[in-house]
Amino acid sequence: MERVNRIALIGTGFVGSSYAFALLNQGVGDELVLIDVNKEKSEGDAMDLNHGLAFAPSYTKIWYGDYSDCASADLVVITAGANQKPGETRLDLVEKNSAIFKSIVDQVMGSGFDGIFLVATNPVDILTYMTWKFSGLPKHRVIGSGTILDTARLRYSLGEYFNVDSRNVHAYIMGEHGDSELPAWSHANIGGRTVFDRIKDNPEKYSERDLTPLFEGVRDAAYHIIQRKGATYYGIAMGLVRLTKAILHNENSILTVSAYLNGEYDEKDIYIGVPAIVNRSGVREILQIDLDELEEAQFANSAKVLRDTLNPVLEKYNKE
Ligand SMILES: NC(=O)C1=CN([C@@H]2O[C@H](COP(=O)(O)OP(=O)(O)OC[C@H]3O[C@@H](n4cnc5c(N)ncnc54)[C@H](O)[C@@H]3O)[C@@H](O)[C@H]2O)C=CC1
Ligand SMILES: CC(=O)C(=O)O
Repeated sequence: MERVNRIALIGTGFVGSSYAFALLNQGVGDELVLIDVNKEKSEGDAMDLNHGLAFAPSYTKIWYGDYSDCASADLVVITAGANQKPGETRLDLVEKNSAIFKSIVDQVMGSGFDGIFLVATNPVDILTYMTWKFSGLPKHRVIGSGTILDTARLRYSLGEYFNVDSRNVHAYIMGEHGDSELPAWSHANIGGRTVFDRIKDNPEKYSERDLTPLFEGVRDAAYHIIQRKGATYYGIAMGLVRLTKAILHNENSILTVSAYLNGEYDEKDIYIGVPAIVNRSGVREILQIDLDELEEAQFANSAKVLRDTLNPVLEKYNKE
């Protein structure tokens, strides 16, 4: 008999319910259990999603449940917690959401869960680290969505600029999923030609000067969307489905996730956005690409920002 893949989703707000909808539409996962402190919301979502089953590419068993349902889950995806209000940074959410995570991760682990955690709640790099700490699971089985969304935004923006399908644009945003992130321009390419070559090919049309505002648009995208509609959710929901497929289907896909560094990029004991090979075991391998001098300095700065945010949180929970 084929193995049944169970996904437990904790937090069915904007991001969580969009993820559930995207899973159903793409036919990913055999079982999906929805858990939220607001039971009515997750119950309503389960009803609503089940009414779409007749139109889905494949059958998924969907119900609203509780933490005992995590016991046999392959993947627990956490999208619970506060989101940014206009003007707030992701790092501003750290205290509130760490407390929420302590309670959630303790309850998941209390069920006997022994699978993979995928974290999207912000600040995602810090909360992925805390999920690893609170759970005691091996580091490769705790993954953050990291810069998967920022990387998708960069690929979209470069695709628009060069008038090329964004799926043929290969470029990474690395570092914090937040204000200190960086574009790894030295590795950005379109069909094998670097972005700098593409610019040289057509200097009347393109200029290196355009790359800075293009990156700033990517970095600040969440602020612009939140200003307009209060939250962002479709992009990350699809990114989480991409990650879910990479994990459950053992795809060995290269995606920019928040992974635990243990000496890679000269950083230790931190979760941060890097390209990594993701499969059924979680993070199989962190890819160490050669960054240029500026990128190295930007990455080190981003790691410092994260460490400075993480230290007081760790101190607080180490005391408890
Ligand atoms: N990593 C990324 O790229 C992105 C991350 N996010 C983050 O995702 C998180 C969720 O955002 P939204 O869905 O917009 O927020 P939301 O407010 O719509 O949903 C949050 C949900 O969490 C639930 N919740 C709160 N405390 C809980 C607890 N103790 N146990 C179980 N459920 C609990 C709430 O009832 C609510 O349904 C935020 O931190 C946001 O910043 C959002 C977009 C992109
Ligand atoms: C909210 C958030 O983290 C984003 O859209 O990037």
